[in-house]
Amino acid sequence: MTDIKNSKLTDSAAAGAETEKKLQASDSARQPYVELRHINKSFGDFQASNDVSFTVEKGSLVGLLGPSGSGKTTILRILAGLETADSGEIYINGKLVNNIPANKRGIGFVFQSYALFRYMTVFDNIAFGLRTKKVPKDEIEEKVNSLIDLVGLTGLNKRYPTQLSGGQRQRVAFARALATEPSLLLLDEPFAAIDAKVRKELRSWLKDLIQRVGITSIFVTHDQSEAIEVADQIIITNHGHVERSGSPIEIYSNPESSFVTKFIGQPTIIDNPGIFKGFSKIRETKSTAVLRPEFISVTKLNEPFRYQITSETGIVEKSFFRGGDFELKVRVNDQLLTVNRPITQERIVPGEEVRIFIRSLYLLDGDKAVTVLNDSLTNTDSTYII
Ligand SMILES: Nc1ncnc2c1ncn2[C@@H]1O[C@H](COP(=O)(O)OP(=O)(O)OP(=O)(O)O)[C@@H](O)[C@H]1O
Repeated sequence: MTDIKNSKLTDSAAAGAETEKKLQASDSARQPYVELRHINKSFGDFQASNDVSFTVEKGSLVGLLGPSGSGKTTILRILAGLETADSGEIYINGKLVNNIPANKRGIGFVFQSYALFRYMTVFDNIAFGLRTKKVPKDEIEEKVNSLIDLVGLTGLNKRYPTQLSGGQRQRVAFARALATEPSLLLLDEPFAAIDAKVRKELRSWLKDLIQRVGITSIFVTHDQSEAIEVADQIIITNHGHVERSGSPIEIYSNPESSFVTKFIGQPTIIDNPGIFKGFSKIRETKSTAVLRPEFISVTKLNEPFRYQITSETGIVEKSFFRGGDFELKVRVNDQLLTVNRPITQERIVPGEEVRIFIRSLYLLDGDKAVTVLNDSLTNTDSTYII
């Protein structure tokens, strides 16, 4: 009897221990790989990092995005150990690294200007870190050759940096950063020195490469389309602090703060939005709103349109050909709005009177931004008083 009882107890204890183990495993899977807690950094009187806190999941690709001077590079340099924080903690893989020197943090770094050794071949550039670590020669040979293949530079082993294109040089820089198998890759404006077309190709190539290698990576950019296209998570910086963090879709479709609303997308800031048809419930004449081209439709006066009553007429002042569509600047109620007209539709030309329908806008209310729909699209009878 006792035996059976004991064995049952043992079984249930074992099951409990197993569940506990699983919970712990899932906890550690959820544990952030990188964590910054309340980081502050000043240069003289200037506070470049102001109470910066964020976490990064293992294996994710994070974009630090913000205007020039907002403190992106400072955060990256503090993480890398190239700069010391005045206060706050930096954790990598659960370990406090504040006092660990840069070369012991297991971090790979890619700079915007490639920073390749000019008098070394592609092979030697990539092998550099491994030779410093005294890795055996045949191991270096094997590893560097496989990295050269990985970054798509097969056959270019003996070329010097001056014999490569900008995109190829940056691929060498990635391979060199990956050679020592860092656990974290930091990239400072990695595409900035590369021309537009190659930059786009290199972006998707890098995203794919990082996913394949599975390395946690953080890159700095001031180019929102780069962050939106490449990152799993975007961290927006403003005046040295973190303004917002989230997935590209979350941030784009729900910017939440006034700053992010005015920063993301292609914003047109308008005053007194209550004068626009469909928005008369916005009472406060001193209010400000943000419009994006995708919130506005433009039609020729002779084209049928459903929401005539809540549409405006405006005069087209400028038209810019953008490839797939035309970007039009249309004067409505004395304000200049930006709208897009697909190339597949009948042309609208400067000087033409057009119909404009604003489907929604972001109304700025102090630090916050709220979405307001055109009356035609809502049945609610709410009044927006700010
Ligand atoms: N070593 C330094 N000494 C003094 N001021 C510095 C130093 N490094 C950075 N700063 C200042 O800190 C602020 C933030 O700089 P940081 O390079 O982090 O911004 P950023 O967002 O990366 O800008 P950018 O996009 O222009 O590179 C800037 O005003 C800069 O002048």
